[in-house]
Amino acid sequence: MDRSERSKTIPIDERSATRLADTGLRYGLVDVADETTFDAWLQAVSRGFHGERDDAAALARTREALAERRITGVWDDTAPVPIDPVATVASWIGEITLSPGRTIESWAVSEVSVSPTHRRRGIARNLLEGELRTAAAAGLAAAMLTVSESTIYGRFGFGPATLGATYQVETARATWRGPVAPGRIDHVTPQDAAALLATLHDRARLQVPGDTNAYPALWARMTGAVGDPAKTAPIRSVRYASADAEVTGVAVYRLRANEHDFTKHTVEIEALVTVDDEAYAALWRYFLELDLVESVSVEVRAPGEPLRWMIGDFRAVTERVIDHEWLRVLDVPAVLGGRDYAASGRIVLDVADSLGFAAGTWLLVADEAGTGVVTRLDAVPHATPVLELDVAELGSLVLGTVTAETLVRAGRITPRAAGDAAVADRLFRPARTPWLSTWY
Ligand SMILES: CC(=O)SCCNC(=O)CCNC(=O)[C@H](O)C(C)(C)COP(=O)(O)OP(=O)(O)OC[C@H]1O[C@@H](n2cnc3c(N)ncnc32)[C@H](O)[C@@H]1OP(=O)(O)O
Repeated sequence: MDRSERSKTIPIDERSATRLADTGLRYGLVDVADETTFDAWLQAVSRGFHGERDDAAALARTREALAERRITGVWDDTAPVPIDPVATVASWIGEITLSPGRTIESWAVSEVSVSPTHRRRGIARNLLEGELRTAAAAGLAAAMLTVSESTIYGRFGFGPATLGATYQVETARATWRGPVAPGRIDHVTPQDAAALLATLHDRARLQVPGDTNAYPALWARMTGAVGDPAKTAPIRSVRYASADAEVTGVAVYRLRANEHDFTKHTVEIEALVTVDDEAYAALWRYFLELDLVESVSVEVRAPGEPLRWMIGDFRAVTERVIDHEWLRVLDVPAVLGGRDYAASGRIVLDVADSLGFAAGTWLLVADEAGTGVVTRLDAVPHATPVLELDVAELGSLVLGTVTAETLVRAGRITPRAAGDAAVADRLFRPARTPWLSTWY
């Protein structure tokens, strides 16, 4: 059974179904083959996120894009249009990289919406707790999501695990000082760009803690290979090939004209996927040297990328950082045992989890090779560094996005002795800056 079938065959969480039924609501799965019900669900998602009402072509595309997911809804059978769900969730078994070359399966959650007519009466809580129980029962070690607001998911044990940077570059000030790549850049069709994004992203994501597998429809949409031609027309795609003709990078961008000044177009990079530093430098240089362009921007990049160090004027780049991917640890030994460590050592993590999944006292022992093994202890031992923390903070520490020292100083975690956070930080230092390269 493939991952999609595995996730779609999991029944609805009984505890949440009972609680919602007690308030007159029906919690169930959507059969994606039933187009009428699925379309009503898709329109409910669109309405929930203040989007447009989709036409038949857009619905058909989204049905195809989401058909691999487990689609869940809540219905109020007393509403005037009972087929429209009052709440939605989509979830699936995804894969997240914990260390370069090491991934685990994780429960991805998306499209969480509750109708404005039914908000703040506990529907989302039932849905989220139901998703976590579902994931744990299916043997998944973690759950993950990208969020509309950073205030919602901490209460369910999620912590921000990767940060996302937006870069804006004033091209006139950004004289190229980086490496000069020996290969070539060429325009490609939207279809070829979509195919390249799929294959190169599937390589690149394995190098970066926090990145996940993407769904193929994402790339087709991003490149304009599918979609409304009026909206996708200004999208262009280029690829980079090394001197020995290996394609190692692809970029998709959108041009916006300045109606008052033709020399001041702006470029928004929709995707920039590279499997090595040479392709990264080549494609950035391409963007910064475009004629008739005043600024280039890109969202959802890793904080502190080399870009700023590759141009003449440090201040040509503005970087804004927000939380991006949120991680919820369900199985502590599987998650912490699934990454590599930067040093050998031992630390005890005394984890509180109001939903129970990750609660316990856990001893992490990392050996010289960077392999970590976690065992449950009955009590906090003497003479071992200890951090007391909530599962949400564990979600933030796991990939190394934030240091334990920072969280101690923020009053978010408690070391037993001075120096215990430093022990954790020596172990958890990531091989690469954690980064999730897409939204899902
Ligand atoms: C992974 C994703 O899909 S992210 C997208 C999330 N969805 C959206 O932003 C769409 C617009 N918003 C919504 O649809 C809804 O307001 C939701 C889904 C955010 C919340 O749904 P509700 O059913 O109203 O939430 P519910 O009543 O279950 O509240 C659960 C808890 O979250 C809190 N909460 C709910 N919404 C928010 C919010 N926007 N910000 C902060 N806290 C919130 C509630 O106060 C409550 O707290 P408590 O139980 O700790 O006291």
